[in-house]
Amino acid sequence: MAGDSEASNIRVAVRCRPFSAREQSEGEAKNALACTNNAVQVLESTRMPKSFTYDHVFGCSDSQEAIFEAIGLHLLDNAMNAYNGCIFAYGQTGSGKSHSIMGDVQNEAEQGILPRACTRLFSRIQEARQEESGFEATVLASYLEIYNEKIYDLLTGGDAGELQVRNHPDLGPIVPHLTECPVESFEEAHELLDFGAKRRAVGATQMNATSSRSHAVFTLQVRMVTSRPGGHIESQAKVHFVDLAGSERQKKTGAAGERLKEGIGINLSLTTLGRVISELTKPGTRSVPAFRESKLTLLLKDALMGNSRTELLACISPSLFNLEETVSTLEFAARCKLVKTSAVKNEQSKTDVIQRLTDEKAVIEDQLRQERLQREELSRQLQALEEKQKAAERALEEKKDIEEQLRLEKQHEMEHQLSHCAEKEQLRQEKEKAMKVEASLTKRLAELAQQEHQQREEARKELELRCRLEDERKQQKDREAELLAQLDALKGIQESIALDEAQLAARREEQHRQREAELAKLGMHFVGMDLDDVPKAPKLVNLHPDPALKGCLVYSLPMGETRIGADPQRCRVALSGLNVAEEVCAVENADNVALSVRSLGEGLVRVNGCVVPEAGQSLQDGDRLAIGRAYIFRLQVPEAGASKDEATPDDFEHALEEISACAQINPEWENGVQKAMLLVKSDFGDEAANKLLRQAKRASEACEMANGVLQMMPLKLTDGVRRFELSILFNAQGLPEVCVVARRSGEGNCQPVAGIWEVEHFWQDRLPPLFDFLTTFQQHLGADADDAHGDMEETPDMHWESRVWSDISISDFRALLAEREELLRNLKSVQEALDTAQATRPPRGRVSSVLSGWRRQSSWGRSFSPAALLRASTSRLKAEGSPSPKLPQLEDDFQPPPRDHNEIFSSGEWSGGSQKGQRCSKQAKLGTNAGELQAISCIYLELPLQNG
Ligand SMILES: Nc1ncnc2c1ncn2[C@@H]1O[C@H](COP(=O)(O)OP(=O)(O)OP(=O)(O)O)[C@@H](O)[C@H]1O
Repeated sequence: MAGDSEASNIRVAVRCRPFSAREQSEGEAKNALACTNNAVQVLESTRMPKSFTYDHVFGCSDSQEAIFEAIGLHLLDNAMNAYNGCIFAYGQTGSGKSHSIMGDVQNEAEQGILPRACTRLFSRIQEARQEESGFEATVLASYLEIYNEKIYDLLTGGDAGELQVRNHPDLGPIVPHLTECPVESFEEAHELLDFGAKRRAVGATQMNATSSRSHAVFTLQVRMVTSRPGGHIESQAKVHFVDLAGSERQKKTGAAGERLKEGIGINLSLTTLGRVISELTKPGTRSVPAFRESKLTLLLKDALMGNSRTELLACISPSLFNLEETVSTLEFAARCKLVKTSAVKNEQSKTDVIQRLTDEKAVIEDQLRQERLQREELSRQLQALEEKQKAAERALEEKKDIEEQLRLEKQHEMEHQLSHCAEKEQLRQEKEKAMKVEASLTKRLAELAQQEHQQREEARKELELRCRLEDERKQQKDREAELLAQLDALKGIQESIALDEAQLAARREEQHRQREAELAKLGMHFVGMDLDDVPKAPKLVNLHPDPALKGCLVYSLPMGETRIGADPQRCRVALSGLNVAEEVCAVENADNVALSVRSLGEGLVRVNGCVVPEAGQSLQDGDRLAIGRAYIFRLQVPEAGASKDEATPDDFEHALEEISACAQINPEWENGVQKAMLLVKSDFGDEAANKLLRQAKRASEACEMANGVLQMMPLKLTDGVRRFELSILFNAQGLPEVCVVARRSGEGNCQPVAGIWEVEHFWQDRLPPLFDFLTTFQQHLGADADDAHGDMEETPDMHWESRVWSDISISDFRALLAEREELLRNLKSVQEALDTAQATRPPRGRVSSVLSGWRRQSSWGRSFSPAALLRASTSRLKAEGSPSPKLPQLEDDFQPPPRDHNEIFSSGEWSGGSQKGQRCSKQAKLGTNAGELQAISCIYLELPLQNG
């Protein structure tokens, strides 16, 4: 049985990375910290220096080996002693989390904690086997990713869909159906890490994401048997290696609250982790319900407050530039130090655990039987109610029939009386008969009326009962589903625990085959190649902004033609993502040195940033080949002789810059941008005009991407948005801002605006959710190809997603609101100044010349603020004590009658209402995210950009 629990604090280490080459070249290498072996001091000029102490502090010169020796080894010792462990790396993007956890697996000196732990684990097991007779150990590995609050298995092929976490009272959190791979050596573990990295890279590239937005958890399960006199001891331990998402987003989310409000759960896990840690540090905290609020905290529950010895590695940057994030990481780490977990030695025999699980299953099966009985009983009661209701309906119909009959009888009688040819006797008889019928009907009617009163009362009660029963049935269904899920999870663990050696070996082989098949499906294989030729063959190696995902995808190009595209039947290299057509291009390999690429007519293919010409072009070692809008590869030609330098960390940025430099603005907007540039050039000079051009290229690219997403979505899921367009707005100072505008469908100029974003805001905060949404949609499509569209609408947690398409979020509008308020305040003070001075001489000329000067200037948007001008004029007037009787038309300029923003946008006034080059002021009512309308004054003009 499990031993006694032993409370210990989370051990916290801090690692400060060296300055990056970019920081050094861009003058950001200003040190903000001083590290000793267990303290970090923040050298800050503006605030008091802060000092934090931890269990370990590593500086930028500490090696991967040193980190492993200090914290990784500890985990390993614990695991071999049957204690669960967890190490999680926390810190802002680029602070060195993946470097510390994973490092460079291929390069022994640069391997991180995880590969080192794997190597040591297998050598320890080997040693124990040799030293202790009867010692046996089995290791199982699993690898998952939490992205957008969804758990994905990284060791399985295809679209396996998301997984759930369940919490078992004894066994802790478990993830049913997560692939557990038996591993026997570091090489096998390496293969899994590599496969997982490929899956992450493919997923992240497809949805234009980076791993800094997801959490990766690699888990090693060690099952050991040790011989002791009088029997043997079975023990187990689980060790999690957690590479968390970049923590700076947590703060951003927390501050703006925008993403959370929208329900985009990218960092819900991190915010919840922060809350859970804070709760756990409060004295006397016993339960922390917040655990249940995110997948990450649910998964790491044991690591944070249960059966585990846990280490936190807080990664920080030395740069003054990142100081704010660094201090927040140091504070988080300091809080973690106060958290206690209670590790238990996991010594349970396999038979005991299996027996306990069997017992639990029996209990659940029994509960399920009860539930089913209850379900039947509830169905019976509901059916009885239905029948009762039908009877009441029948009675009501009968009553109606009788009333109708009575009415007809009366009508008939009157007709008879009126009839000229009626005979008296016959009439009397018929009347008598009719009276009898009438009497009986009236009696029945009275009965029914009496019943009706009772029935109404009963109907009310029945309705209540029905609601209650239906409620109960729903709860019962949920309970049943929960019990079934529990049963399923228990069966899964039991099966896994019960695996014997032969089964483990068979599983290992089968899983290996599946992974190979998955890689082959993606084109990462050597089929059709002589194995001796493999090292000589040119390769396409992926570039990625995330160092952890860069170089994971390697496609060999055998001699002859290699087609690249989305169709796995026709293309050797099968990619899926935006603007990747069925067949994008063909790479011709003549002799492993001379290579060329030609477009196959569909999709987008670029070499070193430029679109491949129709005739095709030759390729050189080191060239960057961009396929669609997501994939960028670097060509490696091993036989090329003097090979160019290996990829550098900034390769991806460089490739992006090339693409931007060669990018063309969509011809549709080109003329408009040219006009805007001329205007900007004359008003603000060349630099501003060039900046505008760069932004316009970015916006054009963003629009193409967003429109690519739109094309793949049914209109009913895009909140009516049909198109994203490039647009240039001028702010109150006449400065241009390149924006992306989302438009709903409409005729000609009347295409209502659904959203406006500054181009960078669109790139950073809007495109990623659009891709997330597309991924979710495609997953639904995969799950239910027949009715995916209908399905999406029905899924409740999809509702928020319609918001990603449209909101008016350009931040300058808020600034404008503030500016307008200031302006109005100034106007008021001008007015007051004028009123005060009214008693004396009215200096009409001066005031109106100031104001009309301002009007003239502001209408041309010169680079001064109207507010500043008004302030100046106010103080001058005050100083002079010069009054003016009124401010003619000035306020009118700013306050035309408020109108609905859609009307303004769709009337064409917004986009085309003013003459070329003129900047006008308008007041619009703009919908905010929450749907409320705010009146704000925009001195914005959107230039008509569309040609013609
Ligand atoms: N201690 C270190 N020594 C040398 N290089 C480092 C160190 N820490 C980080 N780096 C380098 O800095 C870059 C960013 O590091 P890394 O990818 O590990 O950051 P991260 O925190 O995992 O970022 P993300 O949250 O985006 O995944 C990498 O190129 C990495 O090699």
